[in-house]
Amino acid sequence: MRVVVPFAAEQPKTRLDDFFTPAERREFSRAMLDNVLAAIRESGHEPELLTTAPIERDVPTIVDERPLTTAVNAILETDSPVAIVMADLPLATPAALAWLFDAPEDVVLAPGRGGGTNALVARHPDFRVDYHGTSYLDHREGARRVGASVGIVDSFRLGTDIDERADLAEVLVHGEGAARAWLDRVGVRLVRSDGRVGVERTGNG
Ligand SMILES: Nc1nc2c(ncn2[C@@H]2O[C@H](COP(=O)(O)OP(=O)(O)OP(=O)(O)O)[C@@H](O)[C@H]2O)c(=O)[nH]1
Ligand SMILES: C[C@H](OP(=O)(O)O)C(=O)O
Repeated sequence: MRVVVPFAAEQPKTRLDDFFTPAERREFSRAMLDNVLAAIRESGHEPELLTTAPIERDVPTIVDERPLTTAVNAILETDSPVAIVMADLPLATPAALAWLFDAPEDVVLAPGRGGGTNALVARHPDFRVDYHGTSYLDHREGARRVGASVGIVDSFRLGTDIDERADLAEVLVHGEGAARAWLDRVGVRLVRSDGRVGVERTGNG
């Protein structure tokens, strides 16, 4: 099965712009991408990159400047099964991905917090994506509309996409590998308070 990883190469992670500089956002998004590529490889699949601009990674790469939905739908124009796994899932493990890849339904969705779709498998030739907003609900409905059976992968590790400052705490609590190491290197630390754990930057970053 093809496993395709969409990647915004140039202006990634704009919702983290109050915490990281543009150069840092590029570095951090690449570190998360490296976590995801490693987890896919360890799950026994060879990832492919679907990127808005060329980047130096040792994987088969498609460069497509079109918006996310258009670029992914071009990939889905096939009778063969395709998985789409987002690049901002640094907690993804081979086991969580195997759960997604091995589910038997025509369309398998791994929802993200906030209504998004963090990963999916499409085995039905007519299924198409429509990202942003509550794409999880839209994809569930879209799958049913084309007569596809739908499976849901209810996974904390695949459900945790890193979009906002508060999400960084999840990487520090649960993460290993490139993204965790990058946060440590720039001095991002957990702050414990009476409420939810948060993050702050120390001076050594
Ligand atoms: N190929 C491609 N990938 C994209 C595009 N936009 C986002 N992505 C990727 O899709 C996944 C989900 O991205 P989002 O969280 O919606 O967007 P983001 O650019 O990472 O972050 P924000 O700027 O904060 O929205 C990540 O893997 C992104 O790298 C795009 O236009 N083309
Ligand atoms: C791509 C988009 O990501 P989000 O904006 O939810 O992070 C979605 O999952 O529809």
